[in-house]
Amino acid sequence: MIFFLLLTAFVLYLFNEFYWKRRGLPPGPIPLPIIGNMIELFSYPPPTAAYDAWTKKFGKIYTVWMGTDPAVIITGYKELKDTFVNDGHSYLDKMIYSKLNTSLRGGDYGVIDTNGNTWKEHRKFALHTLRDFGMGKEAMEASIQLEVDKIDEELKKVEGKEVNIQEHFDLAIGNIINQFLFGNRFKDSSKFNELKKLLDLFFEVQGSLRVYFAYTVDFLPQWMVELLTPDVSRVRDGIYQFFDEQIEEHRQEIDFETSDSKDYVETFMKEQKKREAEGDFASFSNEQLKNMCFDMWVAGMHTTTNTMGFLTAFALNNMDAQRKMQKELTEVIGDRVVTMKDKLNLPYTNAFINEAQRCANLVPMNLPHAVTRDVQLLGCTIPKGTTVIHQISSVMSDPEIFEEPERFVPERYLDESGNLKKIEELVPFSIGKRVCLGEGLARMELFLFTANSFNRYEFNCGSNGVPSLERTFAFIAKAQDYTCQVKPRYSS
Ligand code: HEM
Repeated sequence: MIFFLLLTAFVLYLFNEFYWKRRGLPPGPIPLPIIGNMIELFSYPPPTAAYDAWTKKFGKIYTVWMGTDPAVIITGYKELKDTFVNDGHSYLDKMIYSKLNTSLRGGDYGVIDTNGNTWKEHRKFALHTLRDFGMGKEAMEASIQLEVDKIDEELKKVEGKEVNIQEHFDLAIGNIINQFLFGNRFKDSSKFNELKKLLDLFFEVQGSLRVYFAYTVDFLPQWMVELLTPDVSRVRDGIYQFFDEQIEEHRQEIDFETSDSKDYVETFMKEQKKREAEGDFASFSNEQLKNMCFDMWVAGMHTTTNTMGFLTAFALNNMDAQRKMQKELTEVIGDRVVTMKDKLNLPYTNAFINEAQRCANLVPMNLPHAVTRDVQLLGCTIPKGTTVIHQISSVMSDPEIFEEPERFVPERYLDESGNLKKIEELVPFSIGKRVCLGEGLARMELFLFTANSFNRYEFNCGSNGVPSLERTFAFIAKAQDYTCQVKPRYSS
């Protein structure tokens, strides 16, 4: 009798796992109990390979299971436009992993992992502040040009030796974010390296099965989640302590009488004071400020510097393309500094950057969203709150759009007359209402670093030969470590 009951329970369990819970959703790979399809998603090579195979099998929209929850994956450009753009409001929300927010952030704070008013108000505030500090304007350009010059100074010191160029971009891009948030550059690189290491760890564990398992399996209690993710607490303690120190210094020095602010933290504190005077103590809280600093660092640092690391690796793997870019730079610019005013006159350089962003394909999994209401997809009703992931990485490697997508071909973005042409499907900054908040700043950084570095230097392979283009496995892709030789192109 007991055997019969156990057998019936087991059969019912399997029936639920393999059929019942999947009914009414777009088809997809069969999930395992509890962990769903996460083994395929989190084993090497990074998930793009799993997504490509599933797209071939199930079409451009299908369901995978992240632990105990379904996620509808959308991989085609037309499908992404129909959903995330034309019905943007329904696809606006992020999937909030409350357990992660609790252990990392102390609650639902920041802009990346929030919805509703917190997200709306702070996205708008951050965008305004970025604009006030010159995103797309001269002030921000000056801050980037300063870093271009600092890289140049450092490269001159090591002339003739091999360099790890990614480390130079790391510090430069870290300085730009720090300047925007706290109004200063790093006095010495050791503090920066400490922070960078913590962020590296964060992305490494964010891309691991263990951490995803901890946050997505519903029935795990918070204490067990914390036990499974000690590295997340380490990141939190190290990075948030740095923010606390910077914020405290600002609190000591701030002059509330002046209307001008020198950085984001000061702008935030002035708004906080204004709100508190009106009786609103919640929306511009100290926790929110700390978490906004975290979001800017976490979203703005590795994305940009890893793109530069890949871009240089592509230039070393494609010397012809590097030389074409340098020919254009010599003809249009010569030995002077490249500024944003030159951007329109450098089609090949822009095309090179576009192709580097496409091939770097930096976020192999993008950030999971959730539908804000019941929506119809492939004749299925996807209930409000279900995870939806817009696979921009599949779009950028779609052979129907980008012929031979594995090849690095900047010419894709040039018309017959050599003018830059827009390819709508190039979407490294995502698509829809949550499109990257720092796109303007990132584009400016990529252009100024690329154009100036490749105009000033010829990049050649180091003693280990051509850099591998294999990605490291992390939430944000990174090129494998490599060194190269840099040779000045103009005599100074
Ligand atoms: C090459 C550089 C960059 C790339 C490829 C990139 C890419 C992305 C992507 C794919 C998203 C996800 C959008 C979505 O959920 O649909 C995103 C969001 C975001 N990015 Fe970037 N990003 C870059 C640089 C930056 C910079 C420099 C900053 C700020 C300093 C930044 C701040 C953000 C923020 C705050 C979000 C969340 C926006 C929201 O949820 O409303 N990013 N980015």
